[in-house]
Amino acid sequence: MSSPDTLARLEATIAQRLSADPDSSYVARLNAKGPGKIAQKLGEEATETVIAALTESREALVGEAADLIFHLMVLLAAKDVPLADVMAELDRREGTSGIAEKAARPKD
Ligand SMILES: N=c1c2ncn([C@@H]3O[C@H](COP(=O)(O)OP(=O)(O)OP(=O)(O)O)[C@@H](O)[C@H]3O)c2ncn1[C@@H]1O[C@H](COP(=O)(O)O)[C@@H](O)[C@H]1O
Repeated sequence: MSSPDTLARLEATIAQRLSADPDSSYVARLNAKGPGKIAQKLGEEATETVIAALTESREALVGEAADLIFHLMVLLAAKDVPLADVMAELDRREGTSGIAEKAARPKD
């Protein structure tokens, strides 16, 4: 079934696979290459998502968006950032206008 639980289940599966056998697990193989490689993969998937959104079918966009979210989840897991922390940040922003949110952010 598809729901917010989907991401929670995926997070648990990824956590379990991070240190699995790279011969049998894509997550383990990618994690063994380090956060730099995972981040590079995430960037590639982001580009593929943009291309799909602008030039490909709705089905292609759904597929690329799934790849993008999956690779973001792998990067968060590799960096020990629980999805709950990201959700809490989104909850904090809920009900705030995006413009006000940007103004409240610390300047770089
Ligand atoms: N959701 C996914 C998922 N989405 C995409 N992918 C993999 O991500 C890769 C996408 O990269 P590319 O399209 O660039 O294909 P590629 O050429 O194989 O990749 P590279 O060799 O360039 O790294 C493919 O190998 C896909 O199989 C995923 N692999 C795993 N999952 C989930 O993660 C779980 C654990 O997977 P394992 O670690 O393999 O057990 C699975 O049960 C799924 O729920």
